[in-house]
Amino acid sequence: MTMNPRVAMAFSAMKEIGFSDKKVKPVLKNLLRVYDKNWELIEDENYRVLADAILDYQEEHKEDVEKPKRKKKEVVESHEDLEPPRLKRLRQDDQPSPSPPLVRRQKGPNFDLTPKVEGIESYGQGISGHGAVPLNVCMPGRNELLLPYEDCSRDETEEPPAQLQLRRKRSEHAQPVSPHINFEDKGRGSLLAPTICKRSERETPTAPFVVCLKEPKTEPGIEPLPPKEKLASGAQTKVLVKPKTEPSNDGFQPSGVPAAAAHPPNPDCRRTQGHKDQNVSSRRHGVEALPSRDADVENGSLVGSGTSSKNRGLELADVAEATRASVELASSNSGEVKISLSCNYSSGQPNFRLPSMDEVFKMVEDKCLKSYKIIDPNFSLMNLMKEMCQCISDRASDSTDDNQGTLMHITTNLDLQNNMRNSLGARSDSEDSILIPPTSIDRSLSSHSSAEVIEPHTPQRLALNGVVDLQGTVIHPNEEVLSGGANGRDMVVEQTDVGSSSPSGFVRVRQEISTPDDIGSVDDTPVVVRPSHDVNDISKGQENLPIATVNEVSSAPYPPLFYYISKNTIFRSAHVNCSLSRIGDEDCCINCFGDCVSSSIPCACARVTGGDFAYTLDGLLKENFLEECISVNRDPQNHLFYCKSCPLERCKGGDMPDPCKGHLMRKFIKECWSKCGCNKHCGNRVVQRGISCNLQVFLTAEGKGWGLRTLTDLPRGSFVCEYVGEILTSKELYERNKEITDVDVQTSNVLLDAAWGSGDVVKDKDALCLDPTFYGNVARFINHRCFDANLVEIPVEVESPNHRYYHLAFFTTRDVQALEELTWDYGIDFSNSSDTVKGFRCCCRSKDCRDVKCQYI
Ligand SMILES: C[S@@+](CC[C@H](N)C(=O)[O-])C[C@H]1O[C@@H](n2cnc3c(N)ncnc32)[C@H](O)[C@@H]1O
Repeated sequence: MTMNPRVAMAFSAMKEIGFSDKKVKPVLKNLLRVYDKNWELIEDENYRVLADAILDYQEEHKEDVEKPKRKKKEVVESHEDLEPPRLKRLRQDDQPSPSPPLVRRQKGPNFDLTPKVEGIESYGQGISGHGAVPLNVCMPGRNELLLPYEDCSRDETEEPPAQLQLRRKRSEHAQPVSPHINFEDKGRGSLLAPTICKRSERETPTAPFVVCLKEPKTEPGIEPLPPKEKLASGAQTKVLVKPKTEPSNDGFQPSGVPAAAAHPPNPDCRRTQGHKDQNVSSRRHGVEALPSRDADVENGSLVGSGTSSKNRGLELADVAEATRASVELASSNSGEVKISLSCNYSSGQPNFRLPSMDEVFKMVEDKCLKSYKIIDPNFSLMNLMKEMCQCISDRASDSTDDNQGTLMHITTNLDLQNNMRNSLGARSDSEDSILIPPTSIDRSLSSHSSAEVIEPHTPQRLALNGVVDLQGTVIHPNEEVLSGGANGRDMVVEQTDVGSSSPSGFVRVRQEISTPDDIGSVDDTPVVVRPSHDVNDISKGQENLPIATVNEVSSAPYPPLFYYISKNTIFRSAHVNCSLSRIGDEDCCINCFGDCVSSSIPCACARVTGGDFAYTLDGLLKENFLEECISVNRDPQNHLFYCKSCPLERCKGGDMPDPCKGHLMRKFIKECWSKCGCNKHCGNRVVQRGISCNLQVFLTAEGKGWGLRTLTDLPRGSFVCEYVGEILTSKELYERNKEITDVDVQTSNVLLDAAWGSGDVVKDKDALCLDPTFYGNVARFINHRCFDANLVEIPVEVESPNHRYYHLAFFTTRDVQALEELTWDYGIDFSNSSDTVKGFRCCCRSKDCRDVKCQYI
């Protein structure tokens, strides 16, 4: 009997990540039963559910075997370590933990994939019963291999690398980013990205709110206490909080390295964090530690209370009697730091409902992005907390630091974010400064970065164009100031925290600094990191070919700074669904082989282009197809459609949105993709292969600023490049543009609306825009030309079959000679002042220049 192809595919997908058919079979069977043979659920996100279930299954069975052993061990430990059982598992160093992260998803109604970690429920109940919601973040200590959080909680040796990767990806999925991004980051970002264990949407809202990724861990054979001299020099006096009963001026813990912990007042909410060999003192920043209310210290419970706690592993102080929320900061002598937020909101809110972790994170992150104008779209609260942990860890172990105010520095960091208000052109308290969290730039810029830097998480780190390379080395150290763009805007990136007195961790970008002297006035001890462009390749290796920058016109050395990305990236909420399972057989050519274009019968993918391929065998656009695309652009009035309820108008707010102003009905190209049977060199895969012609960024002589040109002759219908940027919802873009109106941003946003006419009302999350302002590729240099531009933009569908998300690709409208500038028609209505992209005077010199024409009207 032949195997059901779906089963075979599931087996093969699992095999790729290291699961044998034998392991897969029972789990798959069970899943099919539970999901009522709904394959889509199982296949979704590359069989994530299945992989999860197998891991759970393995874990469950392993636990069965190990239960007696562990039980015994727990009895032994119970007198030494009153940590909730939930955490114990992580700390059984002699017992390899096969467990996936503590935070897991519930997959289905009957198929129990909830964490199989003993005690988690009771722990959660205990906490929520008192209205306290802890959120823990921890950092490995120095010299430890820093892995994404999920990996912190498990034994590396347990799973093959493929599974390790899978786990990392799974945690990334938990973030509101699309799978697309994960694809793009493959091999780079995904492995580097610090991973956040977030709860999935499916998690019950009342589940314990725990993101304990790795708690401070005492290795067996941990080093004895550091010598007193060592502690006295810096670390000792850097103790964040002294134990309540210690003399206030002794400056160090009886047996510990600097550490901090503060704790919510409710004794029932306290958890033991103790480890035999760890000593932690505690205090809540800005709040004096209160006298201990607990006498139960002898048994090793967590609350530091005088001498009785001296010999215990961890001491925590009671703080903030009246507060409803508090922050725990705890560090161990192995350099690990943990932050724990506990919110006590039982009082006053009888109907309190525990929000999901995702909700809270998103809310805070949104708030930060909005209020503080943090430009990093991947900004994450978790990473910020990791930064805090890192600060503590670094401060604690750097004996040359001033011991005062370690926490103050942390707080200052947070305060600094307030200064991010008005970034990107708005004003901050320090002239035109912008403060960017170091994660946006590069950890190597940050003073507290050390060997075990937190892994960067944003794609821009792969190439922060013109700032520093990944090692923090400046490529062109002689360049003092970077000036750029048609508006001559200058930017300098400087490190504000090199000395111990500076608040660490932020990189200041100053705008419109004209002389290096100005730089010194920003702070007392800035170290200026001279930004620079890699003139030989603005893409810094991200494109197939290097793209050089030349200036033969003036002394303005380089284009404005931006993060070079070669593929689109999702800003935040844009709904881009690229999962394989959503591509039906009718949307791909599953039975094709080799090169579709050279086949006599057009494949299923050609359906979108009217039953014929858009490309010739030479990889050029076919004449008639190209002609149609050009005519749509040149005669827009005849190709407009109007949507019923336009998301563009809706996003402006108000009860009565304006009627739709019309969208252009463009012709689409559909390229073959992963689910197609053809090979990678298939002629119907042009745009996805990336740039294949030699391009150069140059300063135009006509006052248009920087432009793009070709270095070789290009025949008509050649693919030049994709328009790459951040994908935002139109609402997000609207908000963004509203906030940065006073910045002379020079890029053109694009509305991906070509398919809006085909459906009903376009949902907000589906109304996608592309903004290359901060993250973009070389296409952001393509200047506008009215009417007869030599490029035309064409929507190209690759991985998403629903026309909502597509790539915008530039093709030549005619033969273009080497060194000719490449231009496209932005479609600006120069007669409508609000439509001009930031209001530039057109210098396109076309005989049909619309701007010139309307000046004569
Ligand atoms: C997408 S950017 C193109 C790159 C830009 N020239 C630069 O230096 O970064 C669009 C901006 O370029 C300038 N620009 C583009 N086309 C132009 C034109 N035909 N005439 C004048 N300025 C133009 C305008 O400042 C516009 O806001």
